[in-house]
Amino acid sequence: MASVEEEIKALEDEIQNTKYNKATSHHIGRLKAKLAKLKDEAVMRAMASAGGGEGYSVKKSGDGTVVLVGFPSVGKSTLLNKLTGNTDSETASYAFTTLTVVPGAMEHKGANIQILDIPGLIAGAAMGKGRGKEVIAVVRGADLILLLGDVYNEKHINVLINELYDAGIRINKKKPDITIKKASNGGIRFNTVGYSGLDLEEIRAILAENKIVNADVLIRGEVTQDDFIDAMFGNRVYVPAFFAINKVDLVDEQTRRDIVKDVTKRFGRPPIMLSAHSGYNIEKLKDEIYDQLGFIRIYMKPVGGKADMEEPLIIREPATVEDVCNKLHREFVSKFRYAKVWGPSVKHDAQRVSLPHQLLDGDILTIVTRA
Ligand SMILES: Nc1nc2c(ncn2[C@@H]2O[C@H](COP(=O)(O)OP(=O)(O)OP(=O)(O)O)[C@@H](O)[C@H]2O)c(=O)[nH]1
Ligand SMILES: [K+]
Ligand SMILES: [Mg+2]
Repeated sequence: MASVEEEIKALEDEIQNTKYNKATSHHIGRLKAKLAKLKDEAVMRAMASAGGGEGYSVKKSGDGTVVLVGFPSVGKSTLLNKLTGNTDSETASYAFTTLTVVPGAMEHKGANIQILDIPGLIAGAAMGKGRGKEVIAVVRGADLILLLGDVYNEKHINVLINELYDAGIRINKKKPDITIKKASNGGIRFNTVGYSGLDLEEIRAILAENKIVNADVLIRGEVTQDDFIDAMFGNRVYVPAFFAINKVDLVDEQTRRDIVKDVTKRFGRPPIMLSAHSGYNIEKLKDEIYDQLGFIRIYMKPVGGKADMEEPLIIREPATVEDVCNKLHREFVSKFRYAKVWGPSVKHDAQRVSLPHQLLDGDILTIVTRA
């Protein structure tokens, strides 16, 4: 019998060699679903296997969490120490110096940002290679991924991205709007809002691979077969990510320019060129982390008092009045009566709003609770 690896390879080859058209689309859908299932099971096995675990359950803290993902020895720990100034993560020239998650805290523009330094990620990590199991678990829980390379391995960044992909982590992608509700009979009922890009045949073939024969499917907007397969598994996470290249102090100006050009061409956006040693572009990196986390500032105004324009509450977009309440105090939601808002998210000043109201950067907010 063929090993799982051989089966995976055979399916990948068949998908590659089948021309995609209307007649083959449901066949390809089925193959892709089968492949995804095999890979998913392999990843699950690797993640469930014994070993590791110690030091990996880091509690999230602060206004947002960013994780440093990169090959061994690109300078993740050196960078953590530089960004936070008060953390001492061990650094050395050999690979796998860092064996656990090392958290640090960075203050920037009033936000308290948690930074997680983790072991290096290598090819095969999704299947548990290296410290893959632990690394993947931490990355899945982060709000933002900083993909860190150095001037010597910039060409291999796609290895990192592929490993994250295999581990169910979708970077820089909005979660597709797909609902699959299993039913006990009635076959597959398929509804769309707008053009979905998939037909009933494809959906049936994909669901059948996962033994789903009765379900209500609703798709809003255009999606791909891969999106649909992701929705079927339901365990994917969607996390924003950006690139930085470290150790630029080691190469000349021309090499730096070539790297920027190459990364931009391959991933559609330029990397931040860094030197964790010299501090070059560290402030720029802090700004980028702040922007990527999508923080907004909310100025709290006590009932009958003046708004605090000095120290805003920092929260990630999109944020509702309820999110702010939860951040302030557990009881604010249960005792909530109404809120008043002045600023960009309302039509007129002192507008009354309720918990689901979505706030915008610069809003002034008063929360009125029951005694
Ligand atoms: N020249 C230069 N060397 C750097 C820079 N940043 C880190 N290094 C060196 O690169 C080596 C690896 O740094 P670490 O911070 O241990 O790298 P890491 O990514 O945490 O490594 P692992 O934990 O083993 O995955 C050390 O010798 C650092 O001194 C930099 O900006 N320039
Ligand atoms: K190292
Ligand atoms: Mg390290």
